[in-house]
Amino acid sequence: MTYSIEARDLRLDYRGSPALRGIDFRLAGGGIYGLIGRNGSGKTSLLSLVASLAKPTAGTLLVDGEDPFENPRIMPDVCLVQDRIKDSGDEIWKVGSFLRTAAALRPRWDQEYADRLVDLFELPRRKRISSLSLGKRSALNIIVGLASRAPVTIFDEAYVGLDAPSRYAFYDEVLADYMAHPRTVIMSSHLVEEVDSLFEEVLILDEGRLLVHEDTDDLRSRGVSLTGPAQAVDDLRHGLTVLNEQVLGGTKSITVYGDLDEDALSRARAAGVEAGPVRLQDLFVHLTRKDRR
Ligand SMILES: Nc1ncnc2c1ncn2[C@@H]1O[C@H](COP(=O)(O)OP(=O)(O)OP(=O)(O)O)[C@@H](O)[C@H]1O
Repeated sequence: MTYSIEARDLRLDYRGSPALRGIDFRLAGGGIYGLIGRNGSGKTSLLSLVASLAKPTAGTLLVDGEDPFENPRIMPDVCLVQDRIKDSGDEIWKVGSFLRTAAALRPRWDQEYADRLVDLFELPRRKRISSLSLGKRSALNIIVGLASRAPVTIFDEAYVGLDAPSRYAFYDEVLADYMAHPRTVIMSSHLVEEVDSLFEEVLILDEGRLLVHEDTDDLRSRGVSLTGPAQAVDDLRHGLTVLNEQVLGGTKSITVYGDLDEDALSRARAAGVEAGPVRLQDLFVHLTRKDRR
């Protein structure tokens, strides 16, 4: 089951200080979406609204066509997983009881899958959460997100604390389980290098504004690095946004963002300029650089 998510001029202030400054987007649902942004850009604020942990200051937010805030139909079907169990009082629970409680709150919970994930992430069922390492606590939360099978499942930086083998196991699980049980999955992070291949669409937040919302492949194709003789590279830059520029002797390398057509690319090659792809992480870094704001 999949739910759409729609925001119209969505705003959130904390005591008069804006965290979201008028956000508009529509996620059709049934996809894995990447929400990227620098620290403090508003990712958690936006996701908290979707999960009904807060009410917008202004604007509209709709999940499956309805306002999610204190909405008894929508709330059990939105599962927000944060990086670890913070000082919420949950630390006194044993792993097994914590999962049983999560199961009771989630109408689409799959216990067999939860058990398999507990084994995969090697979590001790009888231990108290307070005695788990931070990475194991993250894994426990991730298990709740996956096994909930919630039509809207959100991982808010949830995997950043996992070690590399566990992170890769998590990415494999997200993809496999999403294929078997399509739903709306949102993964937020400022570290996208390992996960960007999972995203069908990417949203980039910057200082409370939505800078980009695009199909991931389209976004990638808009970023090109051009390296070659300085003059030849400069001849190509007209009409394109130059995100980054480096000069080494007579060689120049620029990262451009925009629609570079095939004609321009052939001219570039003829002039000895090499055109290469730009990683999503680099595009994100350049697009959100302080001096570009
Ligand atoms: N409870 C709060 N009270 C006051 N201001 C807050 C609160 N939570 C967030 N903010 C502010 O709102 C803005 C957005 O914060 P938010 O946590 O949504 O960003 P983020 O993109 O999730 O950041 P990070 O990657 O560091 O987790 C920041 O300026 C932050 O200081």
